[in-house]
Amino acid sequence: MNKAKDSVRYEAKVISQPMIELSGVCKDFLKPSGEVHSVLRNIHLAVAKGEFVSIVGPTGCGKSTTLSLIAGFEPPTQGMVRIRGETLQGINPLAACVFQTENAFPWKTVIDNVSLGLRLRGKDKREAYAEASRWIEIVGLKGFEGHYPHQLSGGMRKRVALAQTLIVQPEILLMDESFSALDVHTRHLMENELLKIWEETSASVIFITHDLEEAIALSDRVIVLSAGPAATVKGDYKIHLPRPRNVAEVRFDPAFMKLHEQIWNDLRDEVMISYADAARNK
Ligand SMILES: Nc1ncnc2c1ncn2[C@@H]1O[C@H](COP(=O)(O)OP(=O)(O)OP(=O)(O)O)[C@@H](O)[C@H]1O
Repeated sequence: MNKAKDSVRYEAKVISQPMIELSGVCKDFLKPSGEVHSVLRNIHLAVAKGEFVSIVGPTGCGKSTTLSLIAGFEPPTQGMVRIRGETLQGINPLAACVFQTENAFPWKTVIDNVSLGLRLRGKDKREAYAEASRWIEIVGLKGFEGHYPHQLSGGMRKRVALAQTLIVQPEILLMDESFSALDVHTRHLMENELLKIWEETSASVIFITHDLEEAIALSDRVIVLSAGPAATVKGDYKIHLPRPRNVAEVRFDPAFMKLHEQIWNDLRDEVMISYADAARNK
């Protein structure tokens, strides 16, 4: 383990103001009937610079809505989203998102897709291509620069999406079920790749997943949201597993299993509530 790096991260987390802060956040949507649908209630969450936080919770509880609020796609109905201490208004300029769906444009080659973010920021083609080549190599796609997305496997397209997002060096990385469509081996490869890249940056990551094991293996903290409507933070667990981690191997660590049992106890109750609600509303 790189002790020096870990202690720098730790200091940064303790001393600095939160990178992301949700205070008293509520989010309502209007149903087509005109009724108010309360999705999130009184969410308090602070994420430090460089921290990796996963959010788990029953289906439909408001995980993606939380991510949308941090991305600035939606304003909160009540409460405040602050980014580095500033109230967020409109799109969050420090954030980049990787969704479950494909990010790449099908008519563009890998290098054109990966360099696009820099081109849109005004970098000339030569410079953008040079930087894109570096990121393509980092995500293990050297040699595929001229391929189109349809010529790649699902895992390779995910790598393109990561390179596309990371090339703009976002300070906040928002990931919504980013690896859930991948087979388990490719998924572990991508998760390890993500951790390796993240450890080289100081990005704060919010990772949404249905998979508690994935959440524990990757994160510094796992947040459990309660069943909706009006979901709130039910649990906030620190994951003190050593880094660097191998996501496939860390699952056999007894500390991992203990954490899994503890968090699952919390999460299971919410999943049961959500099943019961779904059955009642059938
Ligand atoms: N733009 C919107 N307008 C109306 N209702 C919405 C909107 N976005 C989300 N919702 C509702 O908010 C609730 C929470 O949705 P959200 O997608 O945030 O949950 P989730 O926890 O990410 O779900 P899943 O685990 O199934 O991906 C759902 O009932 C959904 O229908």
